[in-house]
Amino acid sequence: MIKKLVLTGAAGRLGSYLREPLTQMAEELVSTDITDDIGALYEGETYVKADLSDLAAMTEVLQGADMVVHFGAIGDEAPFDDILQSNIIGAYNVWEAAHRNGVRRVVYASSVHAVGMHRIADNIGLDAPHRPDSYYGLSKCFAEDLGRMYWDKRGVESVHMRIFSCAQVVSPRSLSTWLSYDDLIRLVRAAVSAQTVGCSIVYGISNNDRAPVHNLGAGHIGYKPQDNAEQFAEKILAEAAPADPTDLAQMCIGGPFATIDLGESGVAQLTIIDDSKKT
Ligand SMILES: Cc1cn([C@H]2C[C@H](O)[C@@H](COP(=O)(O)OP(=O)(O)O[C@H]3O[C@H](CO)[C@@H](O)[C@H](O)[C@H]3O)O2)c(=O)[nH]c1=O
Repeated sequence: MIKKLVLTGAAGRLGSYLREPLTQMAEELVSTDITDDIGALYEGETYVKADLSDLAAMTEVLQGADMVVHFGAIGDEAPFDDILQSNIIGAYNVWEAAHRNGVRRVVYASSVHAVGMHRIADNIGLDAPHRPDSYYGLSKCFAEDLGRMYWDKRGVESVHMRIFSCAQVVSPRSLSTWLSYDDLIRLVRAAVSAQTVGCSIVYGISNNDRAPVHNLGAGHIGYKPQDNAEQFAEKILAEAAPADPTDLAQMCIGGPFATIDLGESGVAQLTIIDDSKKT
């Protein structure tokens, strides 16, 4: 059994589902988030409030840990400055803190939005290049590359779980992109317990008939999804508007993120400091 696991983003929508299963996998689970309190703790769990953008704080939280399951982040599109602090600098701090403490593996909540501009019809696998659909997706590309570099140069293992739609099935898109909560738990369990992972990518998606990607090449992770959104197809499709094959949001695996206007999401907020202009 693993001695100490750390879970970031433990108060979040997805992190909350993982707390109890992770206590079953380790002698000690340290849950962290930016919130003051996460309510009643499970047996074997402690809670530490810590800010991902604070490297010293993250280094302290990861002391003595075997692995970190990193779900703390802004989980949606946001202005670039916000994404930079939480998702980009935050990811750097987690990997750097892992390295400083000799942590063996980072299990990372990446996202479909790292490859969201790929077309559904291309049915991409794990070797497809990054093709982000938003600043949020771009931050996931950064963290995946960070993980690769820390594996190549520092021997920190990582599993990058590109999570699709981990929520109720409510639209034709989610018939293809659904990740059930139970399959999320199966995926994280597999990523933690796989023997040796190097730096691996795996799509976080249920066993959907209409899945737009495939996980060939991730067999070593041992993720075996059990749920299939097809059970909801009849009802969802009966109520759905006709498909529009010219709509990028329907053609791309990132769905509505494919049509996000970067200007609207805050590109102008990045301040570039030009040293040559300093007096
Ligand atoms: C910005 C920031 C956030 N957090 C915490 C606050 C939240 O409890 C938690 C994120 O949870 P939520 O906002 O509910 O997001 P959620 O839907 O669970 O998203 C998760 O799953 C997503 C994949 O679907 C991942 O892309 C996100 O990185 C991951 O956070 O992270 C921190 O601990 N530190 C931070 O700096």
